[in-house]
Amino acid sequence: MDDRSLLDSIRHLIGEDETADDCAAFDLLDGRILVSSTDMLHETTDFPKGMTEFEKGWMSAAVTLSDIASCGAKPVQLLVAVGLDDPSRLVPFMEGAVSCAKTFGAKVSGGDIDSHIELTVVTTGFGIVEKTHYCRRSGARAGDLVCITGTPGLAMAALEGDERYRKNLLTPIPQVKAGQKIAAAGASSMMDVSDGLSISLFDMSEASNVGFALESAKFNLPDVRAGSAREYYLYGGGDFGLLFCISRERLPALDAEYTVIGKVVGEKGVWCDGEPVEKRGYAHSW
Ligand SMILES: Nc1ncnc2c1ncn2[C@@H]1O[C@H](COP(=O)(O)OP(=O)(O)OP(=O)(O)O)[C@@H](O)[C@H]1O
Ligand SMILES: Cc1ncc(C[n+]2csc(CCOP(=O)(O)O)c2C)c(N)n1
Ligand SMILES: [Mg+2]
Ligand SMILES: [Mg+2]
Ligand SMILES: [Mg+2]
Repeated sequence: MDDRSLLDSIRHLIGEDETADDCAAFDLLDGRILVSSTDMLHETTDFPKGMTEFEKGWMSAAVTLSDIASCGAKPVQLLVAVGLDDPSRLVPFMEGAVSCAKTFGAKVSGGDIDSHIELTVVTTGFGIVEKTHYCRRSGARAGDLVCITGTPGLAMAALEGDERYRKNLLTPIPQVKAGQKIAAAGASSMMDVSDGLSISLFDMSEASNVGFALESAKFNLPDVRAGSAREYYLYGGGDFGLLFCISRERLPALDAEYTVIGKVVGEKGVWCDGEPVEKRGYAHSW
């Protein structure tokens, strides 16, 4: 059992629509949408060994800012709740969280403190987006191009010991500016690839009721250990790039760095060079 199948057991309580996106949405009825997202990270499952407290704080803010960015929204506010095994960890941890929030235009405005057996963090964030620019995982249409920002797989390479990409793993950069530009250019759908490219494509396929035909010749494969590039690219998590679909006509208006990796097709599923892609990625399991 993993977190995705467990989520399936509560979708009827929360709503199919609500649980099919990176953020929840609240219509402010003035032409804007308030988006919100929350993420929980734990010492043992989410923070690789050797991270500084500052890096843990940065990562905790970054994962939530990334979900806000994936809706095309401007992040405004973060709340950071911290369960601590050792109270002396709080100041450097919060310095990292505040630094990340500030870098991307948000303010840490509250949180909570508790004692706990392992460092446990819940970061909740809010962002604002014009209704006309608001992007969701649904909305991709057959014929659209499939694109990504950044180079998927670098965080996983670092997790496997490649020191060159340590920063990609430990201090991820949420694609806040790119998200707003992609949304303003009229992308049909968008999400972040926190859990890996393949599993994110499957999530988007479900939400949009379409499929994806990728072309490996178009992949901007990472420079990693021989034989691992494709594995990391498709299945590695923790990169926080944006996956988006956009019509061919709208793409020239997009002033951002991206790679076109394939196109949207009518049948649900994910294929690469005509072969089915495995549905797997970073997951929590029991
Ligand atoms: N316990 C829960 N109760 C209600 N909704 C939930 C719960 N867990 C997840 N969801 C919702 O399900 C959707 C998918 O969650 P998921 O955590 O996979 O997305 P994410 O935050 O984009 O990914 P990541 O955890 O990698 O940051 C989101 O809309 C989320 O709010
Ligand atoms: C052991 C380990 N493996 C991978 C990563 C990279 N990483 C950081 S957050 C995240 C996904 C979102 O988390 P969640 O799905 O729990 O919200 C991933 C894949 C890491 N930091 N540590
Ligand atoms: Mg997400
Ligand atoms: Mg999240
Ligand atoms: Mg999750």
